[in-house]
Amino acid sequence: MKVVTIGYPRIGLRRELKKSLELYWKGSCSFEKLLSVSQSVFFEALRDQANAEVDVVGVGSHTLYDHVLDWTLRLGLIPKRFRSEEFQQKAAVENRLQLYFAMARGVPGIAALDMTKWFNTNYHNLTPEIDQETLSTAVSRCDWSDYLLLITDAVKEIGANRVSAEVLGPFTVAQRAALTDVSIVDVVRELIPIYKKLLKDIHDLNVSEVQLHEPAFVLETFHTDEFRLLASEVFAQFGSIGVPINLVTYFDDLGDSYPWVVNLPGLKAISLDFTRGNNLELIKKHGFPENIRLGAGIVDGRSVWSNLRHQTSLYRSIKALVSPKTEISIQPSCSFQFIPIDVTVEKEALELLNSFPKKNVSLRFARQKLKDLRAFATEFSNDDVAIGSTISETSERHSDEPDEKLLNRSVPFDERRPLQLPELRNVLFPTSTIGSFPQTKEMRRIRLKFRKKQISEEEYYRAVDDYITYCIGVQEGIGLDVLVHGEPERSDMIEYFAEKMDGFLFTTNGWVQSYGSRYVRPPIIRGDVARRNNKPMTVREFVVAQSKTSQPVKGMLTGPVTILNWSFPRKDLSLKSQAFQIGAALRGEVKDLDDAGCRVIQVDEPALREGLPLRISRRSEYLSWSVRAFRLATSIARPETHIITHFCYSDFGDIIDAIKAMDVDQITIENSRSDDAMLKEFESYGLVPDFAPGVYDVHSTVIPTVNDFLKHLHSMKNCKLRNEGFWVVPDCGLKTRNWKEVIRSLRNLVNATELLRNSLSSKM
Ligand code: MET
Ligand SMILES: [Zn+2]
Repeated sequence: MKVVTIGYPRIGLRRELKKSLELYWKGSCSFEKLLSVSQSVFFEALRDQANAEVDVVGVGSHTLYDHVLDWTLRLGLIPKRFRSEEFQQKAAVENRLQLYFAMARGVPGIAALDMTKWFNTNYHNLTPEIDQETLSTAVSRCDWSDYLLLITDAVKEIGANRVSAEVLGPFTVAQRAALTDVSIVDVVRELIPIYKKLLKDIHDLNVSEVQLHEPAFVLETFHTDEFRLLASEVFAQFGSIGVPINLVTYFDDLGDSYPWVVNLPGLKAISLDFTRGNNLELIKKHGFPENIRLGAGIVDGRSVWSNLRHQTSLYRSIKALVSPKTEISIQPSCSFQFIPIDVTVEKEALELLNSFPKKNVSLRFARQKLKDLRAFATEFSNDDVAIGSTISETSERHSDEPDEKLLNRSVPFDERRPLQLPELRNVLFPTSTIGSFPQTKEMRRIRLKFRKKQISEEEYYRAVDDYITYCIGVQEGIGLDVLVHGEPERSDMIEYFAEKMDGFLFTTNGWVQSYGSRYVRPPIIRGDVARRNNKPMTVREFVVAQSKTSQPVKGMLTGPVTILNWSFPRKDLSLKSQAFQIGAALRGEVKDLDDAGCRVIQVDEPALREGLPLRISRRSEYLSWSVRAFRLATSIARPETHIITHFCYSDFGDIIDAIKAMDVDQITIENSRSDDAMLKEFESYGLVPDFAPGVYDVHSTVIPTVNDFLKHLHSMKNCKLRNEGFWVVPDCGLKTRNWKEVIRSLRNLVNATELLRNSLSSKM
């Protein structure tokens, strides 16, 4: 049986690409050097797969920044501002790579393309921008010579019959794009001739097949008759070119469109994800065509865990459902770009893992998963039953649904709000910040030294406490109302908590690409989560901060859903149960903070929205347990304690009911970039709790003036929501800014607020 891959990490085992990219942008690495590093990363990935005896290797998603941007440029979809005179002058673009990086990162005065999350993963792609003019002239600008070179290199290295050319399909390009004056259908139609030329060029290279990646096909938007007709037309035309086409879908099942997608004309294979959604059920219900290959995505490309028994039984079920004549290939569920490359370098994690009772699951990164694929294919070819038959059942421990009683504050909002923060009762538009203050080099150095045991605990705490004291002093000096301790002890809002809880593993080199040259190293949940020895995680720092001031200081926690979504979850326990376990751990922390006299506790949930299932029909379940996990964490607070949640985005349309159901006392959101449109929106939602729409874009180096702030403040004043419920805060934490920027901006923020307060009181 054949093993086929559909994408591999493209950052290099030692983060080579990040390092050279950043040097190149700084001007300290030549164009040639960058390309040579990129080449070696490409070949390393290719060899990893070839050496693991992958029969047909997916080639083509290797990228210098983002594969969606690669295709945007190759298809000639260059937005007007990157073709303007002004751009030419400013950027002095001499080659395509410069244009490419300009689209990715912008140049002074010309904004980069927007970034969006790649479906429901933690990877971010650049958003193509398509309008009529860009679309109709794309054909004159398309150029995929770089791509053909990649494929040619791969052909030389492993032979044409082992190369499957990965191409991002037109439906997904259109779905990812920001469209003006054109529809998805217009875009696909206009791109047909361009894709046909591309397929023809690939055909000339004699590769084994083309993988048309169309993850968009799992979205409900495409499950319509209109798209059925369009797709039939498109694939009939593509099929006629002659290169075998493998239609690759992932991240969910095909839903209502399954019966027509698997019967599209012109296909040689269809790849389905069997680790998310329920394609198995769809095969059971509708069958699978005999004459095309089924690419069975049974090895989860987004998980660092492998469960042999589960994968085996999955394969057996598939095999039992399709005709004996149907060819099956063993595949990952999606690209391996979402997992790190090699677990064998993670000595510490593996040691820790081995010290726990063995389960049926093991830690596997991309290289290990390649081996799994091969092992499966070999075993399954010989005999359908061998693998897994000796492996025992997993001992799943399901965390119980929390008792409903644990999910409710003791007193409803209307009754508890008047009990909170009595010192601010007469303060209109109180001011505060979101948590972190500048992460100085010095503080980073101290954390690192402490980690390496080069300084004592006392020395470390002294440095942290000095920093906290400084932060409090600055905030008092500026005149903010509710203060924060500044988070100097945290290098990362997830890792900090994960390290203080049982149940997590950490890697030293487990990087995955978040976007461009930004990589993250998510913790791995390996067992039941609880606070280690039930010890407080944040109380010490709160107490220090509160001891320096008579003003209220916020307790600062990362929420359960965010900790879960920014980690690699377990596979042997539902996400819901893992969220409840983390929620229960945080509940202990909220209680301890509350007992330590903390009157304002902020529980950040910036990742709540991104965990939203792709399919609308699955969202309410996710939101329901997310809200319950959050309430489990927070509802233990006394009525006098002001509970805040923070989201650094401003897109609440489809989750507003869940947000309301979190039953918090205050919501802080990102707003400064959205022209106060949010206020209107929240007005229409009839928001009940206090509301803090961020007025300072913390990602910008621009220091807003008093007048800039006043504009936001006036919109708030004129908003129909309770005026006494408004707070004035930045969009997010200030850790990426420097002290000079922070002090100036916050001073202007406070001065503007005071001007508004004065104008209000003089009218009274
Ligand atoms: C991405 S949300 C970050 C919130 C956190 N409290 C901070 O201020 O950095
Ligand atoms: Zn934030």
